[in-house]
Amino acid sequence: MSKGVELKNPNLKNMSSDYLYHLTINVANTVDASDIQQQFGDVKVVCMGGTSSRMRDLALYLRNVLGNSDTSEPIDLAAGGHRYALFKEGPVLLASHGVGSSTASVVLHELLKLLKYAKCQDPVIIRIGTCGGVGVAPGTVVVTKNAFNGYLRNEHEIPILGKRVVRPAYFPEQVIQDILKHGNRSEDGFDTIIANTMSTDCFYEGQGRIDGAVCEYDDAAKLEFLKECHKLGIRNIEMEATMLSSLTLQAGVKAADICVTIVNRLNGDQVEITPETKKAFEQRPFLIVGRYIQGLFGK
Ligand SMILES: O=P(O)(O)O[C@@H]1C[C@H](O)[C@@H](CO)O1
Ligand SMILES: O=c1cc[nH]c(=O)[nH]1
Repeated sequence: MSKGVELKNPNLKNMSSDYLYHLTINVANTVDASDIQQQFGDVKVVCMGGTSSRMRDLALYLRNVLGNSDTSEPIDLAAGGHRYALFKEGPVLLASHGVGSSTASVVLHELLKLLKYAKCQDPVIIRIGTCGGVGVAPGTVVVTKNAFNGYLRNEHEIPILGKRVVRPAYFPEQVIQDILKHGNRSEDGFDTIIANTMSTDCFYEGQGRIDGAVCEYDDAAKLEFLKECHKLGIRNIEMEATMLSSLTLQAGVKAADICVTIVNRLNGDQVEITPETKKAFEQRPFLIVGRYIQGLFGK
């Protein structure tokens, strides 16, 4: 049975209106948000990714998948906020989130509230990103199972009211399997795997790179750390998985994180693939998620 989004925030019911500031969406009447329901009530899937251009490309890609013949430029519904991009393609909402958990969590809070006010039924949120690989060939697509933080703990740690709050960080098995079954076709030419992900707050030192502006360890220490990651079943490193998994678990909304590796960190730190190859790699999660979405809507 499908269900709406019930958020764990008792304060929301005392708010007669709610301005989703970064999305520039005003929910003028939270009790009767029929305008919001009319515009967003059909949303079943929310795709998120770092950049607005990737989300625009994905919107156009999904247009085909959904059998929509529209050729107009996707409209950025959050353009007025100058922070994030928000597109809607039929029952799919697409939002950019910037780099890292702090920027991604801001837009995720607002998206979750939007799903609630719009009375969306049983939505799923999917991050479609890039990442560093740990012992896998560049171009491999990784669907995250457990998300580890930079302390190599399978949890999301966040300071709230001056206290350290620790929350679980994993993605629901059923969603992982539903996505994975659309990967590894003989024609794909790349592997799609399920693995654990390390999610850090820093691209450089936090991910054990030795090429940042500051570095107080050597290559041997870096490799030891990456091998420890590998032993924990970590095959990719990005910057949002712990936050995304923990916040969606708290909100009771299904989610997944599917990222393509653009460097094998056991071989180096620099991302050296050409922009063309990067663009081609970014299409790989599109393909898998496109098939998943096609499966959902039976087209
Ligand atoms: O979805 P993207 O490719 O933006 O995500 C990864 C993780 C960080 O946000 C960023 C670092 O370059 O790329
Ligand atoms: O190495 C990488 C590549 C992409 N994104 C990351 O966070 N790390």
